[in-house]
Amino acid sequence: TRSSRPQRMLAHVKRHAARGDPQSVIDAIDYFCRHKEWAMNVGDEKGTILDSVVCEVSPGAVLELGTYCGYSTMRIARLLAPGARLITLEFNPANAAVARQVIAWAGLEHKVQLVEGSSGDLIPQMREKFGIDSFDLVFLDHWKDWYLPDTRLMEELGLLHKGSVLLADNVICPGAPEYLAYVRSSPRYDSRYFKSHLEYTYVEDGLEKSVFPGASAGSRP
Ligand SMILES: O=c1[nH]cnc2c(O)cc(-c3ccc(F)cc3)c(Cl)c12
Ligand SMILES: [Mg+2]
Repeated sequence: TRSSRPQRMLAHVKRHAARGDPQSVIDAIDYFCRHKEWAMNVGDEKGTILDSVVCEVSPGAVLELGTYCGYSTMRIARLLAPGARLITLEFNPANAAVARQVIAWAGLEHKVQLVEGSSGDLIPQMREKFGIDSFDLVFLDHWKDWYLPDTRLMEELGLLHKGSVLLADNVICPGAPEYLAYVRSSPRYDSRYFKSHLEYTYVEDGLEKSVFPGASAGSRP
């Protein structure tokens, strides 16, 4: 049967990127998506904003919701300090299979744990299965309708601490209106919009960065 777009992207990476060189893998994917076949990686423009937030937070524990082909996984992992950990959740097994090979090609597999399954099922298992107490940074990039329920779940499970940062992709395109309304109105978050463009296009999109000031915020003094 005909190869999939992620498989063609992986073949392009293996032909054009150097093993063990994450930047060359990132550049190869951006080239493929800009000049051959569009794909829904966060891309270079929003990716630069992602990089700056990762560097600012310098997280010890990161959760990525939505791996796809591993592009943003690599952007985050390449900036992590030794010993810092990134757990990335992907519910599509075919995409997960491609992402594992992309991450391995970049030589970043020792910093990344890719888990297949749905975020709603896996988030409650973070403590028992992965020994994670809380996340310093969460990158939401899976499906717009799951941003809010997954955020509520992380709050209820105590997986966010004072200062934890949520960074959400696609808050304009395709759009996550309920999530935006929540993080922008809740006294529990300090939220800011980073205007950008949908990956590899001139369509507006952006990232929403929301800092969790602590569970006590928003409750009566
Ligand atoms: O589903 C998505 N998950 C995570 N990121 C995504 C993204 O960055 C872009 C898009 C998208 C936007 C416009 C379009 F015409 C087709 C696709 C989607 Cl649909 C997702
Ligand atoms: Mg996205």
